[in-house]
Amino acid sequence: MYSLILRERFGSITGSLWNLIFSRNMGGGPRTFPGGLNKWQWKRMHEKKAREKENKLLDQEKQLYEARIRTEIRAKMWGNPDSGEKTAKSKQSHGPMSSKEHIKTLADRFMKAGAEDLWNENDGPVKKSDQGSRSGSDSIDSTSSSPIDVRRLVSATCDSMGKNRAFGSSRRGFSSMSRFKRNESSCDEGDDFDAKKLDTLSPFSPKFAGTKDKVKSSRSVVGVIRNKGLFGRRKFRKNDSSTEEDSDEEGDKGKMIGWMDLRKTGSSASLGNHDIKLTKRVNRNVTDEELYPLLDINAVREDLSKRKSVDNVMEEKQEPHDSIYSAKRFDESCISPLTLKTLSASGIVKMTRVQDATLSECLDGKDALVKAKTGTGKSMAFLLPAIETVLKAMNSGKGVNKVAPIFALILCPTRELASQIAAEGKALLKYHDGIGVQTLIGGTRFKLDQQRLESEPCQILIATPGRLLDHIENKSGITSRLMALKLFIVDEADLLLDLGFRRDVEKIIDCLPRQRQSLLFSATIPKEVRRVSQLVLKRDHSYIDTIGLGCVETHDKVKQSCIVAPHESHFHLVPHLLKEHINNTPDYKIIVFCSTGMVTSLMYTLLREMKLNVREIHARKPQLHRTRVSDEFKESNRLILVTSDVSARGMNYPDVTLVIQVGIPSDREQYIHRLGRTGREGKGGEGLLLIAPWERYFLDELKDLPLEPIPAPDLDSIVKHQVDQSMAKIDTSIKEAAYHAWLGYYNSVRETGRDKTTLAELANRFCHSIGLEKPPALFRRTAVKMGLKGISGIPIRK
Ligand SMILES: Nc1ncnc2c1ncn2[C@@H]1O[C@H](COP(=O)(O)OP(=O)(O)OP(=O)(O)O)[C@@H](O)[C@H]1O
Repeated sequence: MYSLILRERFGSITGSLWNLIFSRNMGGGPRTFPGGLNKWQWKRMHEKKAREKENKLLDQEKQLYEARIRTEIRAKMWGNPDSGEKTAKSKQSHGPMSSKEHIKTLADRFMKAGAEDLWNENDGPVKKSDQGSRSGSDSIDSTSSSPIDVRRLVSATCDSMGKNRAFGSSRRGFSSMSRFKRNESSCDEGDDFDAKKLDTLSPFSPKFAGTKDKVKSSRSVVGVIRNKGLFGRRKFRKNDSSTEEDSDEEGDKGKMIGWMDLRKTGSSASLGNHDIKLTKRVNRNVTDEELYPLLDINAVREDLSKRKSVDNVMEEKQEPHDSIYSAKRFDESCISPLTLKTLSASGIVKMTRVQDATLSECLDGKDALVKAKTGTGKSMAFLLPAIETVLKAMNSGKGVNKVAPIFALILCPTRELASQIAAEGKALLKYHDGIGVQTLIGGTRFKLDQQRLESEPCQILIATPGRLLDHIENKSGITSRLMALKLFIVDEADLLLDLGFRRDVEKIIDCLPRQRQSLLFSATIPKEVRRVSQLVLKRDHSYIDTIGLGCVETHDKVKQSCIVAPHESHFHLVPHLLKEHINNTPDYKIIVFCSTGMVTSLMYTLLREMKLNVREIHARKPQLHRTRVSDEFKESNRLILVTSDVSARGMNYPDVTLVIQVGIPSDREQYIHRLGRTGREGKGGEGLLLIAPWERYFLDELKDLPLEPIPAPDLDSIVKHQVDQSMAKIDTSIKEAAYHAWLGYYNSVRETGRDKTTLAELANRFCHSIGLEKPPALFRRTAVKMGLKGISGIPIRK
């Protein structure tokens, strides 16, 4: 009661503070703890911390124990190092070593292929700034002709290790100064370079500066060897004959006996600020001879460059020039481990060329216009940066106060493509909890869209322009969610920036924040689109063309042919060509593109009447049907899909064996995209363009493509008869609709539309070819709009 009254009076006291004060007074202990944690979360947090501390202590204990064991082993091998005693054997075989020898050994070791893993960040052949210091060792090498007795080196080092074994247990606590001193002393037994002299040098004295490189080198030698000693498992023994051969050639090299065994222990060392890499040890599976032949540095370098060129050749062998894949793997990029997990679980390891070319640029937040061939993985190339953008935005915590922000927006031209990209996005997000992808596409109920957007997570939105604009204009709340947008992607950019879509896209852009990254992707980017791309992209955007200037935009593995045949024969030729392909390809999967939806419908009905296994997709079909057929066609083969241009772009139907285009496409770009439904992911395929003689002019637009003209096949009389019979069965209304659509399409094509009389003639021939006795009449308004009023052969409805 008391607490209730006070609560009313001091409403400004925050809930957690209130609970803290009053629950304590009431004897239950605080209900909330710093950070808004409850009692159990607080307890679990402390338990976790305690466990971590315990593990850390155990780790330290383990390291101490290992160090002790190693010291004991060394003591057994080399006598009592503390007293400076060595076994008689070691004294015989391991004499002192000169500084030059030290450096040569070191240089030899470090110049070997694969030795990069031994270099510290501050040294190694990769960094230009360090060239100087290494050239120092080179010059020493060139003057030094005396062979190196590595056993002596080992002996000296192991001896000094013994002296310094006390350091083993407390290495981590040492400053660089103490490390320096430790290494000096580790060199002090029988070394010409005379580490004793170094004892008197301070790293800050002028004398030291001159000897710094040598000291570094000396230190590194010590580091390598000591680690070998420390982590060694086998005792020294006589080496194999191949090493002895080396020793014949180089005199003292024969004394390397025993050294080879050390390699197994996996050491690490550096020429940099640290004498020993304490954290990283590398076990490499190479042979003894390969590892320590003590060649001179130039020889080693030559060998290295030879190996590199061999590697390159191998790589090129793996990825031929026409391969869509690059040699780069996803785990070499900085995409999130959870995404990597999904990719590797799906067997996706290597990037495609477009992914390799764009990923780092896109992840850097730069705007880009990207052109890459069809079926080469552009969707993944933009989905991966979209996911990274979302992760970054969510981690930065920006926009958390806003209403469920949308961080990435992807625009694409068709509903099927939007659904396909969403499915791929969802698959990539399999292990990312709390990140959602949603679509806004036509053909679904507006209210349902709205409910879904509000109830389910949606950081990545994939939309077709029309439906997104509906939501923006009807104030469904999407505009405020888009204010947090970080990344805007336009797939099939050339189509969306073309006149048909551009106004919608412009309106959408007006609702997006200016501070954003934008990416445009397509397989075709004509010059005009490059110009208008400024509508979306920043001035300093990159243009990434993975096809290359003057290179063919279609795939070499896709055979392209063209048949020019009288227009009236097309409905006979298509079934004939299909049957021919089906006979030759048992696992066929064919797409037939027609110029309009209603012509598509007529072609589908005809093929169905002929008992072919066929489906249809076009804009006049309900969305549910479109989705179902699209999914079915994705998953099956031995199926024919008759479709309009709704399937021309982006649709990824795997293993399509043949694409037939009946009549000219709207432009060259559309021809490439339609053809691109086959030969995906670097596979083979076939494309056939079937045109009428008066459509030949279009071939000029394709003259740079490997399109082979082939003669029209002789029509099979049985097929001809079947077609005639089937056509006769088709409802007149379907044929009339096809005629009107055909007329509308060719009227809109500049080349055929400007001569209306010829167009009317051609339309009449088409009309007869589909079994209509006379052309159906047009509405007056339609005829006026199309400029066909008063043209002979175009009947108008009274
Ligand atoms: N790195 C990869 N390794 C293996 N397969 C990949 C890789 N990247 C993408 N794919 C697969 O390649 C296929 C084609 O990809 P996608 O549909 O993105 O091509 P696209 O370039 O967008 O084609 P279009 O130009 O027709 O839109 C998909 O099945 C996709 O899963």
